[in-house]
Amino acid sequence: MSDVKIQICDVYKVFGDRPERAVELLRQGADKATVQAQTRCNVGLAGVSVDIPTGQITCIMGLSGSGKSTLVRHLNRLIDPSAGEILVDGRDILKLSMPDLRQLRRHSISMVFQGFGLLPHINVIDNVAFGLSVRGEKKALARDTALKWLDRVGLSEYAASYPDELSGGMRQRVGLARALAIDAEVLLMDEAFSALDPLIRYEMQDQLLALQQRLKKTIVFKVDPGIETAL
Ligand SMILES: Nc1ncnc2c1ncn2[C@@H]1O[C@H](COP(=O)(O)OP(=O)(O)OP(=O)(O)O)[C@@H](O)[C@H]1O
Repeated sequence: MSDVKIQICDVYKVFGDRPERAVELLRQGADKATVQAQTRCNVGLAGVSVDIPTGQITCIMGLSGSGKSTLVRHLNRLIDPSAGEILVDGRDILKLSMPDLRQLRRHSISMVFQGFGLLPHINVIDNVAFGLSVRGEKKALARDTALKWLDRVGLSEYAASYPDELSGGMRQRVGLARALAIDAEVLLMDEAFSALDPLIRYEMQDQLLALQQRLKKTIVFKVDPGIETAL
């Protein structure tokens, strides 16, 4: 197994109509304000290169607006770069066909969002089983797997409840169980815990650390500025 799971190579992301010109200016050393003034483009990332190690938690930290979410969202191609390469297991994900990209999202990289992303009209166990059902697994098997993960996050007795019957912290644990149920090697966590109150956030962080030690997932965790983290 390689030591590096994801390589982010000289990635630029510019939002706006003239990304090529904006990247050219950035490569010449222009700053964000100059690029904005000359091209009306908003710079998200400029020349970022990072190796994400296999089987560890990598925290992305920085000031508000420094590009943390933009970076994390490149890793499953929710956002495509204006320039640069992203390799997962040595494979350039920008060159994936649509079926291969779907495969990557359903099997290799899962994501936990701040808003939990739970479907309100289906119960907790079916929310956790959702990703497995989407990729065609049999319902009974998907539910067995979902129950196992609900148990690991301490919520098996809430399997039949609906998301609006749970607290924010419990909903977030359901979101985590859903991401883990897919058994992807990479877990992206984009402000996953920032909506939680501090005590529950610490508890979730502890739980994530314990799970990671057992499961050895590669986790990329966006840390909110101003939020203390135990990770
Ligand atoms: N869809 C978009 N359109 C235009 N500009 C964007 C878009 N998404 C992000 N940006 C810009 O890219 C820059 C980086 O934003 P990003 O959300 O990645 O920062 P962040 O570090 O995650 O911030 P925060 O900690 O406040 O959430 C900011 O200047 C932002 O305005």
